[in-house]
Order: sequence, then C-alpha cells, then structure tokens
Amino acid sequence: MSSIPYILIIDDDEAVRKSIGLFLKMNGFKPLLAANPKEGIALLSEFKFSCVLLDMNFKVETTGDEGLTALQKIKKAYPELPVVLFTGWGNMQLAIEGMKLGASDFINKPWENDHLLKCIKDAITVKKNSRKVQLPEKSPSRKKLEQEYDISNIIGQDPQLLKVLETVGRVAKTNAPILIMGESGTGKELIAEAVHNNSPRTDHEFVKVNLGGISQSLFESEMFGHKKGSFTGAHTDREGRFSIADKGSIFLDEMGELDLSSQVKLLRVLQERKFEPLGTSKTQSADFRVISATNKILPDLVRENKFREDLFFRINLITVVLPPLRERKGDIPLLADHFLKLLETSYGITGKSFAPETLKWLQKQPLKGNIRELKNWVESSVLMTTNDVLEINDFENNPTNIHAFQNDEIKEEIVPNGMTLEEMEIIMIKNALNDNRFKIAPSAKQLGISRNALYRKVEKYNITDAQD
Ligand SMILES: Nc1ncnc2c1ncn2[C@@H]1O[C@H](COP(=O)(O)OP(=O)(O)OP(=O)(O)O)[C@@H](O)[C@H]1O
Repeated sequence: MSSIPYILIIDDDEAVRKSIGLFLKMNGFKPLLAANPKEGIALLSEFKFSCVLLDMNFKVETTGDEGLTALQKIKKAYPELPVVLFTGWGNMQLAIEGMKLGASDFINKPWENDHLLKCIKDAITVKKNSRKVQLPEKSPSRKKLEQEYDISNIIGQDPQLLKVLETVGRVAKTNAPILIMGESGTGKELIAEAVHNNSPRTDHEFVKVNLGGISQSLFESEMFGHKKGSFTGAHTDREGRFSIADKGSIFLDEMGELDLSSQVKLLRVLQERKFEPLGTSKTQSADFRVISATNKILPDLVRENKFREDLFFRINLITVVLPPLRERKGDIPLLADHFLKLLETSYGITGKSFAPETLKWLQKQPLKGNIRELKNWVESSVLMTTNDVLEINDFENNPTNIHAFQNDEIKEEIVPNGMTLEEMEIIMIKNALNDNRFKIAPSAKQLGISRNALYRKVEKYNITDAQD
C-alpha cells in the first residue's frame, strides 16, 4: 500500500479543485476531487484519507449550511479525520461555527498556497478533532519524553504536567498556534520557550511580547514597527515585533489583557501574516509561529464580549492548560531542589539542602503564586539563612522574600558567605520585578524605594525586563 497521504478536496469550483489538486500533488500528496459534499462523502467510504479540504460556500447555497451539514456528517462518521475549511473572507462566523463542530482549521479565500500547505500538514500532524485539550490518555514517562524532546529545564513528574509536555513536544514541530492557559506563575512562559526550542524555528528569534504592557495607542508601532517621523516621538525607524519574529516564534503573553481595538488589528495579522508599519503604506509580511498565553479564562471573556470569538479560534488550534502547583504537590520537592541548584550555579552558594520535614511542610503551603512564589521563597530563604540544612523556621521567618529586607538594615550576619551586598540587591530587585510583572512602579513600592531609585538600579545592573 502506498504511504502517500490522500487528501479529499470538496469544492464546487472546478478551477479551485484543479489548482489545489495540482499544487498538493506537486507537494507529495494524492488529491482526490469532489464537486459537492455528496460526491465527497462517497469517496470517503472508498479511500482512507489523511485530511479533507472542505469548501463552505457552495454556489447555490451561500449561507454555508450545506458546508456545515457536510462537516457534521464527516465528523460523525470519521471523528479522527482532520477537516480544514475554506471560507470566504469576512465570513468569520461560519468559520467559528465550523471550528465548534470539530473542524481542524480554516483558510480564507483567496488563499496562499504556502499557508494552505502548512495548514494541511499541521492538521494531519495534530489530528485535532475537537476544541478540547488534546492530551494523551495515559501519562508518558519523563524518561521517554526527555529522550525525544528538549525539556530538561522544565522540572516535574506530575502526570498532568507530563501530558502537557507530551503534547507540547508533539505539536512543537508544526506551525499550529498554541494557547497556553494557567494561573500566574505556573510556567506558561517556560512552556512557550519549549515549543519554540523543540520546533524547526529554534535557530530564529523567540520574540516575547507582554500584551498587558502595551497601551492601545502604542500597539501598532510596537507590533508592526514605524518609520521615523510617523508620530511625535518616533525619532528613528523601528522594527516591529512581528517582523523580528520572522522565521521564528512570537510569544503573545497576557492575551486576555488586550483591548478590543487591538484585538481587531492582531486578528488581521494572524490571518494574513501581513501588516503595514506606521508611516508607510508598504505592506510587509512575516512568517512567524504564534504562541499565546493567558491566566484568564478566555472562553469566559468571549462570552462577556470582552474577547473576540474569531481571534480566540485563531489562536487556539491547540490549547494546553498548566495545572496550578496545588494540584501537583508531588513536584514541590523536585522544584525546590532545582531552585537550590540554580543558586549554586548562579551565585556559588553550595552545601545547602532541605531538611526532609521542610519539604513536607512546603507541600502543605498554599503557594497561590505557584512556581514563581516557590522559587522566590526558596531563593530568599537560602540567601537569608546561615544554616546549611534549611529548616521550616527559615521559611516561616521569611514569609516573603522581600519583606524581610524592606527596612534598610541588612544585618551583616544574614548575608550569606561569599555573597556581596550588590549580588543580594540584584536578586531582590529581580524578585520584586517578577512579583509585579516587571512593572517599575509596584516593584519600587514593594522594595520600599522610589521609582527613580529603582530605575537607576535597573540601569546599573543592566536588568533588561523592567517596564514602565
Ligand atoms: N516546571 C518548572 N520547572 C522549573 N522552573 C519553573 C517551572 N515552571 C515555572 N518555573 C519557573 O517559575 C517562574 C515562573 O514561571 P513563568 O514565568 O513561566 O510563569 P507564567 O505562568 O508565565 O507566569 P505569568 O502568568 O505571571 O506570566 C519562572 O522563573 C520559571 O522559570
């Protein structure tokens, strides 16, 4: 039997059928053509297909009902078979209906061949057949995952996490957009990096954008770039984030914070991969993979009309949900040890360990800030104690890493051996920034210093993540 993947093309326009058929043939597929859903469904019972390309706009019927009915029939008879929809530009509602009924993806007409090819390949690899999270039924072993994927910096053995890692590794090689959901501090950014690092795009840029930190007025200039003089303050040309992400990945963090008018602009780029930098009418295009993250429940925002449904369906071909730390308590000792080791490598603090009861006690703490909170707590407690074996007391006396140092009196005896005051200051600043989403004002408040003082320190220590 031939291993060439069969693709079924259902479209009433003969020219479209033939041109796509030819293009797919040239790209190693075996296309079979059907002029209407009835013909298509008949072919499905004769051949084993890898994917169906289904037009939604048949000439006689422009409502798309015929396409939707065909989609339902196909998904009912062949639930595993990926179906990619063809919809007319502007008929987004139809695409959304289709995605809800289990379509893998949708392509707007007129289409670009390269994009079409990527969508088909992704649909086949991902085999997405519902809007539910695509997690494997059985949790894979950590060892096996490590043999296949580069995930060594993501600590944990919890079955929920391993399932997420399996999905991430499997889909990383596609171009499919991924939405990572999870509470703050659960490791969404780390997962986004893993997607990029395990993808063929790894030699190109991983561009991180905090959408929560971009105001409506700056969205276009930030994302699409601008020409010198295009607005007051545009003193030089500036490359936008999408352009920098060309051939790489763009990580859109805090997606749930994006205002509605910027959502429209984002949708257009994600659909067309084209944009115009401010101050120019020249259209630029870029080839990027989109990874989004949010700690909000996006479907709720969609229901409340705060997030566009079409954008939601555009970004979440694959959704992974990271469990909060309280649901994977078994990983707390592993994570705590990992953060201890990181301190060894970055700050030369050696010979420290946790008393077994300390680790048990940590597992019982609420840790609402998830892994970030655990990391900060471990770091600051290790820095503050003179004990080699960390006791519960070391954590209890240091309810948060920052508060212990808020009054300027840092006692000499609590400065760990071999560590300078400057090194401690850097850690404290980084922790405060981390706690406050890299925003200067609240971080300064937490540290008990003025904004300007924090600005100076950030500059002095070359801490790049801080934001206005
Ligand atoms: N599984 C893990 N193994 C090791 N470190 C982790 C893991 N998960 C998260 N971390 C660390 O915890 C901190 C918080 O993680 P990260 O920034 O990825 O969280 P997040 O979910 O993106 O948070 P937010 O929603 O606030 O942006 C980071 O320092 C990260 O390196």
